Amino acid sequence: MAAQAVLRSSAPARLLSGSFYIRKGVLASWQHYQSRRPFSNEKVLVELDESTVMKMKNPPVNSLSLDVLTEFSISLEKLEIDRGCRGVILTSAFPKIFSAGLDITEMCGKSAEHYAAFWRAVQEMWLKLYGSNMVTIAAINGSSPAGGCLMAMCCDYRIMADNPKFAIGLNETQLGIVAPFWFKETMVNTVGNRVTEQSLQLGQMYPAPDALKIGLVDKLVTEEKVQSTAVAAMSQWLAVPDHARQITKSIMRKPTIDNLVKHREADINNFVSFITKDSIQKSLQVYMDRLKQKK
Ligand SMILES: CCCCCCCC/C=C\C/C=C/C(=O)SCCNC(=O)CCNC(=O)[C@H](O)C(C)(C)COP(=O)(O)OP(=O)(O)OC[C@H]1O[C@@H](n2cnc3c(N)ncnc32)[C@H](O)[C@@H]1OP(=O)(O)O
Repeated sequence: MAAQAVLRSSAPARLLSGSFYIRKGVLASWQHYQSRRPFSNEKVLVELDESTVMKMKNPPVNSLSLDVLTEFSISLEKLEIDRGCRGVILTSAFPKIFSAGLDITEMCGKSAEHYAAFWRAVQEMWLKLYGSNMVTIAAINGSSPAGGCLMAMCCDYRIMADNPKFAIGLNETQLGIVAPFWFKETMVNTVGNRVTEQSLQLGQMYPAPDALKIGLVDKLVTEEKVQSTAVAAMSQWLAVPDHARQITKSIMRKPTIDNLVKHREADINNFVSFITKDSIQKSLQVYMDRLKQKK
């Protein structure tokens, strides 16, 4: 129930409305006490050390299941209303994988109701992360296809491990599926229209050095330095006055966020009717079989 309540709230309220600050003020004291402690979630760890770090921990590859997405949105919401938290670093608890993207098993052989709930959770994660008032930095310590790339692109700054074996991109067409319009818009806002058009059609995954070249990530460092570099970048971003940075972020992102909010239900219906097609189910199954056979 709690999860559903959070999933129904909408992120733009955080980034765009003044009432957020009133709410922050009223709840500040107990929230400050509550949320300065690490959260002990199952699949999304929140560590409160030098910087606040959210670590995805869903073995083996941090696929984004309904559970993970729900836990992620709840954790981010908690940090969002915590006056003591102005920025968050998003990373993976596993070396070599940031996130394998949406959990394909959530999109295979399930009911229409399940698909609708799953897609709402994907949207909610995006609304909360893309619409966050906090400084968000992705410490990409491994590969990051599709939904993993989307999460990284939602952040304000991306640091990736400098290893050509790690790749990032929106590879949906390689699975026989289509990146929805708001994935596309997030990528356009990150790397521009031409690169997005080509990347999306080809379902292109970029090895880290190429991701840097096209601006999909902002900085490459050795694997060991990804997190410390993120902490250093966070101090730089936090040196800017919050109100000015937040309003600027809102000006940049509001049209994209509004577009999904306006078409949210239609987008869920589109997803359900797309994913329930026999041909799409077959494509996903073939892709999953191939993944399993590659060993
Ligand atoms: C008209 C318009 C309508 C619009 C409709 C919109 C529809 C849009 C729908 C959806 C958008 C989709 C977004 C996505 O994110 S789809 C997911 C895309 N992800 C991938 O393609 C990644 C696939 N995985 C990999 O490439 C690799 O696993 C890896 C590089 C992440 C890690 O490699 P490695 O360390 O070698 O691990 P394995 O490959 O051996 O994998 C281990 C284990 O994990 C399983 N697995 C991997 N990825 C996923 C996944 N995304 N979901 C579920 N399970 C996954 C893999 O099968 C192995 O399982 P095991 O054999 O049982 O151990």
